[in-house]
Amino acid sequence: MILQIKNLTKRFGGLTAVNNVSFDVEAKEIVGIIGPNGAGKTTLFNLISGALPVTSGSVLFKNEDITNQKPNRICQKGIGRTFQVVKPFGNISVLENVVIGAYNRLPKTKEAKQYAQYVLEKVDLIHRQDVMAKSLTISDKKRLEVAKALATRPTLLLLDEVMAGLNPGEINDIIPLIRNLADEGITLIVIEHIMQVIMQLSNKVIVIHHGEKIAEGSPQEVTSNPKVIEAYLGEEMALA
Ligand SMILES: Nc1ncnc2c1ncn2[C@@H]1O[C@H](COP(=O)(O)OP(=O)(O)OP(=O)(O)O)[C@@H](O)[C@H]1O
Repeated sequence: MILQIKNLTKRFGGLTAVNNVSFDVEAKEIVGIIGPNGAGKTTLFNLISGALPVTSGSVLFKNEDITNQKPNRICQKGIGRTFQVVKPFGNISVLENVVIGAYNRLPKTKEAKQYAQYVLEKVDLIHRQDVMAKSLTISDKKRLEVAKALATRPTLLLLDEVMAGLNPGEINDIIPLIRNLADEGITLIVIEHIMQVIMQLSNKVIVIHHGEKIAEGSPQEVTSNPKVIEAYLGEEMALA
């Protein structure tokens, strides 16, 4: 077990954004997290990565309690994350953006740069290494976001909607990239709205609704669960 989430709760004043959520993640699995807008998915990532303090409950990473540790400590222990709204440093190059992530473990510039280039090759962005990050397409900005997180050398990577805003062709290009990461031994937790992506990638899916976990199981199990259809899939279909 690489990650254990135990009775995690986060309140913002009167709003309970994450409500008593528990689940386990096995090493090397790809766990999908789905749920309607505002369900609490990103807040869950913020609690795991230390970006927000928890109200109650705990987060265990490799059997160590990391609840409420500082984000940089948690990152150094091996949890990387991307952000839903991509925020590269626009006025520096793609490579420099990734080097910043690599400094997390490699304080020497030469080594950090080498590692950043290795990561850029992996996400198929090496040919853009010298351009300003702000001039990348949306799709390449998403790849950069993944590269920045990968440069910190995570064993567990939290991906927050890396496919949002991409067209079907771009999505098909990025899916193998994510699968490769898993094949290399990185455990992944993926928040995604696009069901086709979740169905293709995940071993296990967790469904969050109003801050609570309402279902957990294989993609087939959750998509045929009446509670999930009512809370989420029905709504998605209604929107389609
Ligand atoms: N820092 C904050 N302060 C106050 N309320 C917050 C904060 N962050 C999130 N919330 C609220 O917590 C709830 C859960 O938000 P969260 O962003 O986790 O949902 P989500 O499932 O990631 O949604 P989406 O799919 O739209 O990204 C929402 O009602 C949101 O407004």
